[in-house]
Amino acid sequence: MSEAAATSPVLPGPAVHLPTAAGDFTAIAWTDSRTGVEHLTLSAPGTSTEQSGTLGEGAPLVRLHSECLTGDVFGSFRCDCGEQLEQAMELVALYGGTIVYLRGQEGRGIGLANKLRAYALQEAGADTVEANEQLGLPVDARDYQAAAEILHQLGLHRIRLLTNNPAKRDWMRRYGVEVEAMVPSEVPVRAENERYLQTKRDRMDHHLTLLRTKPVRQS
Ligand SMILES: Nc1nc2c(ncn2[C@@H]2O[C@H](COP(=O)(O)OP(=O)(O)OP(=O)(O)O)[C@@H](O)[C@H]2O)c(=O)[nH]1
Ligand SMILES: [Zn+2]
Repeated sequence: MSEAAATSPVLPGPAVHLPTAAGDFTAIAWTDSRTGVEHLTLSAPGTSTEQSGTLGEGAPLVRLHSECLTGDVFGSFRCDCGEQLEQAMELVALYGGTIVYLRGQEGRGIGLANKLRAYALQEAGADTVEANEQLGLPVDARDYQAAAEILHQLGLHRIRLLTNNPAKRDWMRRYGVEVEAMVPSEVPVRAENERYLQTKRDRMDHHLTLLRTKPVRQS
């Protein structure tokens, strides 16, 4: 057992095989003994044989995916989460890396019921930031300590982070995970999530180009 594992409050279960539509992964559930929250990692070695000049080059790809029941499970187009997760699974299956699925981060940490309360306020005209403020809740209540502890236990001390959100990079650095690069996690904008994505770009500093078609990746 590594030093990080011996002292970490986030405890791993057994590694199991998880075959999916995107490819084959190794899955581990991690229990945060401080909160009882159970996170999940999906890791893959990558199947790509490309040598250089592609996403196959550099530190392992990592996606820190915040739970979004409506987007991830039910395919809601109000946000980009479901399609981002799908894209991350495909990239990790191809180029190798790990997805950390962060439970307890639903609605940027305010929970499912509050996220739907925020949606109701958005239907009355608020944007995603104003809606949380009107509810008296933080705009972003997420913390990434458990995520960083999981990465350290997996030996992922230096990573390429699949995200558009520079705050995630900053959190990783704060918790001692070196971020070699931010790799865009952008999916095409839809009429249903255009305002949401614009607000993330304009008010939350997300790196988004609001592209309308799939990005062309070197392969
Ligand atoms: N409070 C709130 N949360 C939302 C809303 N739409 C999506 N979410 C949640 O936001 C979280 C994802 O955060 P985002 O801001 O979309 O993106 P991010 O994770 O910070 O950045 P990326 O790594 O680029 O995806 C998920 O937990 C969603 O459930 C909303 O309108 N209000
Ligand atoms: Zn979502």
